[in-house]
Amino acid sequence: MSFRLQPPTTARPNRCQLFGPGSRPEIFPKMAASKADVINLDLEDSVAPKDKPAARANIIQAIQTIDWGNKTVSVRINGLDTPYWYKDVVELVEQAGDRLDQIMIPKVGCPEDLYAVDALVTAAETHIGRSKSLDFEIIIESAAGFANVNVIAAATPRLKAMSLGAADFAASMGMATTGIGGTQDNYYMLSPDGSQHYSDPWHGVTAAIVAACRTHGILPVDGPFGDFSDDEGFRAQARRSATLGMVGKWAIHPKQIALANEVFTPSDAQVAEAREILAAMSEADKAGQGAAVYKGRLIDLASIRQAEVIVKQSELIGA
Ligand SMILES: CC(C)(COP(=O)(O)OP(=O)(O)OC[C@H]1O[C@@H](n2cnc3c(N)ncnc32)[C@H](O)[C@@H]1OP(=O)(O)O)[C@@H](O)C(=O)NCCC(=O)NCCSC(=O)C[C@H](O)C(=O)O
Ligand SMILES: [Mg+2]
Repeated sequence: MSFRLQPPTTARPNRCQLFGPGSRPEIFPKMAASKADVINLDLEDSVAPKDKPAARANIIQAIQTIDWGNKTVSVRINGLDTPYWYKDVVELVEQAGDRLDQIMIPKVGCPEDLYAVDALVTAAETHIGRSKSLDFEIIIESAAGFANVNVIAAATPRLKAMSLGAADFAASMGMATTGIGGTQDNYYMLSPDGSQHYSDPWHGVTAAIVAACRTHGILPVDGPFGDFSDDEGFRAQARRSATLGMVGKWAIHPKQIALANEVFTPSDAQVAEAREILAAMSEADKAGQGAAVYKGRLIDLASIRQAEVIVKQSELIGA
C-alpha cells in the first residue's frame, strides 16, 4: 500500500441502476416499486429534443410526489455540448427538493466539465438554501473520458459513482460495432487449432474506470447491455465487470434488474468461504503465522483484504 491510503468507497447499495425516459412518466411508479437500488430518470438520449421541457417537469413532479423508498434517486442531465444542460441543473436543484440525491453527467471528458457543473450546482444550492448537498455520478463514454479518467475521478468531492457508457464509448473510439456492450463478433483470438476465442473489447476501459474509482473512493458501475432479450449475454458481461471490481450494472429494461441483483449480490457460498478464510487467518495469527493453508491453497494477509471485500459487500446489501 502506498503511504497515501486508498479511501473507503462510497457505502451504499448500487447493484442495479434502472433507467427510464423522463418523457414516460407512466413508468415512474413502476420504477419506484422495482428492486433496483438506484433510479436514473433520463433527460438525455432517451428523450427527444422537443420533449426536454416536459420531461424536466415530469421528473421534478415525480421526485416530489412518488415514494421512492430507500432508493438513490438520480437524474441524467444533458451533455455539456448541448443547450439543455444548464436548465436541467437549475430547474432540478431549485425545484426537485431534497429527495433528489444525485445528478448523472454524461460524456464527461475532462475534470473541467465537473468544475463547471459543480459551480452551477453550488450557486443554485446556495441561492435556495438547499440543506442537502447534491451528489454527482458520471459516465465515461468517450475517448477523452478514457484518456483522462484518473484526473476526472479526482475532480470534485461530489462525485460518488462512475459508469461505462458502452454505446457512446464505441462511437467515440471509432469501434466497428453497433451492439451496446457484450461480445463482439469480430473481436476474437485464433487458437493454433483454428478455433475462435472471444475477447472482451470493454476490458481496457473497465479496468481503467475501476482503478480510477478505487483510487478516489468512487463506485465503479457497468453501464447498459442493449439486447434485453439476451439474459445470458447480460450475465456474462456483468460477471466480467464484477470480477474486475465493478459494483453494479444498469438495467435498460425491468427484465435486467433481477439479473444485475443476482450477479452483484455475493452468493451464500462466496460469503461463507470469505468468512472461513477470515477465521483461518485469525487462527494463523494466534499461532504467530502470517500465512496458512485453506482448502489446499495459500492464504495470507492479502487474502484477509480480499475476503473482507466480499463480507463488507454482503453486509452493506443486507444479504
Ligand atoms: C426499452 C424500453 C423502450 C421498452 O419499453 P416497453 O416497450 O414499454 O417494454 P415492455 O412492453 O417490455 O414493458 C414491460 C413492462 O415493463 C414496463 N417498463 C418498461 N420499461 C420500464 C422501465 N424502464 N422501468 C420500469 N418499468 C418499465 C412497461 O410499462 C410494462 O409494464 P406493464 O404493462 O405494467 O407490464 C423501455 O424499457 C425503456 O425506455 N428503457 C429505458 C431506455 C433508456 O432510458 N435509455 C437510456 C439509457 S442507455 C444509454 O443512454 C446509452 C449510454 O449512454 C451509452 O452511451 O452506452
Ligand atoms: Mg451515452
